[in-house]
Amino acid sequence: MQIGMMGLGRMGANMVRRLMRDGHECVVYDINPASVAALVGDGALGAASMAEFVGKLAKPRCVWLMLPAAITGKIIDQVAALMEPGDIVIDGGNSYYHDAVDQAAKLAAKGIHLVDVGTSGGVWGLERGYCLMIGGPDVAVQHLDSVFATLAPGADAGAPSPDKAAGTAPFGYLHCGPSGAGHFVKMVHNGIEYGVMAAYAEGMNILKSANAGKRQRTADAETSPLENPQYYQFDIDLPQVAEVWRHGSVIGSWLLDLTAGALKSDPGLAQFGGRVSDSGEGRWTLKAAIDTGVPAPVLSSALFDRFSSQGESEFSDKLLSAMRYAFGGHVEKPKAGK
Ligand SMILES: O=C(CO)[C@H](O)[C@H](O)COP(=O)(O)O
Repeated sequence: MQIGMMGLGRMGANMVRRLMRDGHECVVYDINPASVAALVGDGALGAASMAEFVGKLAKPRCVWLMLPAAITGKIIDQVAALMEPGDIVIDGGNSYYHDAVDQAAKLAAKGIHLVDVGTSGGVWGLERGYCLMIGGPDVAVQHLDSVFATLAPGADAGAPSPDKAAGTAPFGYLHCGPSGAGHFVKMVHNGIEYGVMAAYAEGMNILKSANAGKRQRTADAETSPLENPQYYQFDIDLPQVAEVWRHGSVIGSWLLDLTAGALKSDPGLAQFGGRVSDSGEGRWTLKAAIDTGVPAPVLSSALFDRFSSQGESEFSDKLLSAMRYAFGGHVEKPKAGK
């Protein structure tokens, strides 16, 4: 079928390529003309303005947006102003689900459907496919089924193909509920992502310190005494451990695959400074947990750890030292070398 894609960054452009590879017709638009030109070179129909883009779409028009959350609402308003009842806007970015609920109500008043699609797959999606978490009215979601089927990974290679009548989840896409439900599920997915990532990172860091007893013989002995140095004499090969865990262990996952790849190519992770950014979904997940009174200690710890990595605990850490000094005259020890 025909689909319009606006926002041709790493995700949007590769989604267009995957759609065209499966025979869909794609009309594309981006504020960067070079991004449009690249996909026109691959067979898409390009547009130089939003009006031209919408004008090139057959009715009912289907416009898929892959934009940063901060500008998505504004662009939905602009594109919807050019659309008609029965048309469909699809938001595939990491937008806040509250915005999807509110936008859907606004568009519904004009007869336009909003379908929110949490899209996971990152830069690997072109080849692996994208896991799609979908919210929106049945009629619009059903209309887009062939697009979702193409973008999603599909049935596992080699496994017997599941019966679609029993649901689309085994194919990698799921209609989760009305508008907002897709972004809600994707938000929690990303909250979980923080926790899983933190678990691997913390575990690997403990393994990295398994030789701390050896370091005791050096300068650190005075600054951070280790009670039983004989138990910490292991030089663990982290890339190899990550690799072996990928084969048959309980904690195998795609994130572990990526972790193993990163450690293999750069065991000291020299290209990273360790300031871990966050784009909002972890914060929103915790807001939902607080609103609904659901405990989420792992996810909150992982989020707050990111804030610390961004330097946000520096003042509170200094204040802790100030209090220790004030009540007991305790002075800070120099940082232990690793
Ligand atoms: O949707 C994604 C993966 O599924 C995002 O790319 C990822 O979650 C990045 O988020 P953050 O910047 O908060 O780490």
